Amino acid sequence: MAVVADILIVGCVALFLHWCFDIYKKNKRLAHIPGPPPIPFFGVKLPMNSFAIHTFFGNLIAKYGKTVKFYLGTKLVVATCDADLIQAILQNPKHIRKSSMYDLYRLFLRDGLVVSYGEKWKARRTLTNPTFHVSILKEFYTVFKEASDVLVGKLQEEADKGNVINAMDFASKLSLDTILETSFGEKLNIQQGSNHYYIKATNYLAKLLFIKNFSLWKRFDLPFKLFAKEYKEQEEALEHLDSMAIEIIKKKRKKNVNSDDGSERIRNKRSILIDALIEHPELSDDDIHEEVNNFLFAGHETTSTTISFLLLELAAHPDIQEKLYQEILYHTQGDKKNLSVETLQKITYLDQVVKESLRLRTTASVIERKITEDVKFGDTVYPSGTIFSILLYWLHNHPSYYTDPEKFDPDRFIPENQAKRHPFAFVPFSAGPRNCIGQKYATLQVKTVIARIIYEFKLLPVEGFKLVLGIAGVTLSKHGFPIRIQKRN
Ligand code: HEM
Repeated sequence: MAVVADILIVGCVALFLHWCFDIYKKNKRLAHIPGPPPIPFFGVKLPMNSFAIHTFFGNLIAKYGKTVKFYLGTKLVVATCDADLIQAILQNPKHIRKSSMYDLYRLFLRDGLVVSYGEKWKARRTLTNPTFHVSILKEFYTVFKEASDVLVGKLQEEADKGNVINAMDFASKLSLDTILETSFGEKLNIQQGSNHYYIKATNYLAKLLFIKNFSLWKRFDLPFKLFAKEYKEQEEALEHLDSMAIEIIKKKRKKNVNSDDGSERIRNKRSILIDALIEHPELSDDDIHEEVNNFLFAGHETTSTTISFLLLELAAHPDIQEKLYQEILYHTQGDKKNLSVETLQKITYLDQVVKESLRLRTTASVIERKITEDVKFGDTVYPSGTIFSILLYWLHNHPSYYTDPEKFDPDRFIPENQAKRHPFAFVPFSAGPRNCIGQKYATLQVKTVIARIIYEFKLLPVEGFKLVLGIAGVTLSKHGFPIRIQKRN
């Protein structure tokens, strides 16, 4: 017994010394970067849920400044909201590798576009990029407009009943309907039904995976499978996601085989992404499956979150809402039939409002990169292997880039004000080679939906609502997105 105890004590001491030496080596070069002193084995006191994670990053920046170092175990993390450093990382084509945080997403994103790197990422990016080209957006606009009309009908029912609605319940279904129809040629009319299983599954997984990232043991497959109470739910959610992708591919293949002479594809621009994937000679069904998962995931929660936060802000700012309404009226000459891609482009205040919401309530709060070679920045050399947590939310809300950052003020985005700002002080879609492939698509969708809603309804705030933010892939609102709507006369 005594021998076992001795072995255990020696083991623990050895582990502790190894941990100390590892941290010492890493700390040596970055001694001047501030951060919380490392706690043995843990590195940092881990936030326990999506909302604590948001507070955790906020506190770090408030206490230590724009660039902070901390340790996850012995993993060195540099969290930054410094526009210069962010520019140096994002713009450099050498730093396209995502961190191990994204490994957790591999459960369903597998090795698809969002998480892959190197030659595979390049090939997939080259293949899918043209399917989001501006020339195709016009065709997509028809889908956004039809989906917005359905949404307006649904909101009308709620307005008639005088209900408080959670904007996300509506935005989420609309976004899923649009990505399914524009990229995969699938018209599922999700807006017409109750909460779809796919939406429930992605919401669940996004939260779970962020928690796993900050847990010392849940991130490892075996202990998670054996001991975590969430394992069963995770597997069920994954099955739901997979069944959607399998169905899309099956239907598409069937359509192609059934087409007139067997070779002619049923092709229209609304299924351009799935066509590009299916027609690629080197992609297997598994390859296509992973990309379907990637685009459904990346193109659904992001836009619905953006729309929901924007509706919340407009409800809270009646003066801004009224100004936007007047601009929409002016450019459409009071006839909603005149809403078109060209008209939306002319409504500059709409552009400012969308940008200001993306700044204040940044949809992707944190993105990460792992550098695979030393990075020299100023007098500092960040060692290869460092994980950069790029704090987009805190960048967009930092007083050195935005005075009175908590204020919702679309005038920050008039051209004169934009020109004065650091070029990397506003990067809600990231920037550089791994920027968002769907940026223009998402912007047009958000503008179409917002213009349609504001044309028809007045948005009102809900008394007593308190915004508490969290992070689970996208930015979360703990108490939802409650608003009231009134039909305009
Ligand atoms: C307002 C909505 C959106 C926001 C704020 C947004 C934001 C972002 C950000 C910040 C990234 C970089 C992620 C990282 O480096 O970890 C990204 C990547 C990506 N986004 Fe979006 N996104 C939006 C909508 C969309 C849509 C609608 C699609 C597809 C239809 C899409 C597809 C992608 C893909 C595939 C990537 C990975 C690109 C690559 O790594 O090469 N996104 N997005």
